[in-house]
Amino acid sequence: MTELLRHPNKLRRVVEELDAIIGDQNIVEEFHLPRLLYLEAVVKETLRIHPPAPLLMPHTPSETIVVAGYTIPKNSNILFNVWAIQRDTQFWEDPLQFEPERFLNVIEKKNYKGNSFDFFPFGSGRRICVGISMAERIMMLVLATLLHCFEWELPNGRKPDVKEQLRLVLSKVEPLLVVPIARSSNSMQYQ
Ligand code: HEM
Repeated sequence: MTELLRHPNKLRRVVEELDAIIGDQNIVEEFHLPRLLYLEAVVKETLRIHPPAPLLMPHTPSETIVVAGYTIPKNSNILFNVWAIQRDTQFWEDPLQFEPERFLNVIEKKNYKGNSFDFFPFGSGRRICVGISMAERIMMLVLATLLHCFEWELPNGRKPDVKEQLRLVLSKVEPLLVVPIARSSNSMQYQ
């Protein structure tokens, strides 16, 4: 929401997509989600710049192993800095720029399965997040519903702020404060 409010042209594109696919007489339902490709790109771009688990979960090898010439002793604590990898200029052009369009042509390839090592917000391999399908649906459904039913304004000319605290879980320094304005002509949608 914060990134979209900072980028009104991207927000407009999401809302146009929602209006085209859902229309103003219906509520967002799960079966709509696979057709909301721009929204999917927005969610992916958000998870790229602001991965909720910036260091994934700690991993511990049960045996000493050698990976790419590096010896990793048994029982060491390994953290993957996915936050830094997903902002690395080696893999991403203008990595700090919120640009959902970068996912549009590679939406299948850049998935959540952890098979591309420049984008893996849910981890990778045997211990990959087991809640991916649920998380993906909930994020899409909540965001689509909020943006389809309401316009959002910042109170008193405030500016949306994306400053974040980098801990085990990434969180915003300032919570987002926004005012909803009903945009649907169908009052049934608000019951
Ligand atoms: C945006 C939402 C979520 C994100 C970004 C996320 C991210 C992650 C990450 C990065 C890991 C560690 C993977 C690794 O170390 O390679 C993980 C593990 C896990 N996640 Fe999630 N997760 C999310 C939502 C959920 C939900 C909704 C559930 C449950 C319904 C869930 C259940 C789990 C479980 C059980 C593990 C441990 C898996 C294991 O160790 O085998 N997660 N998640």
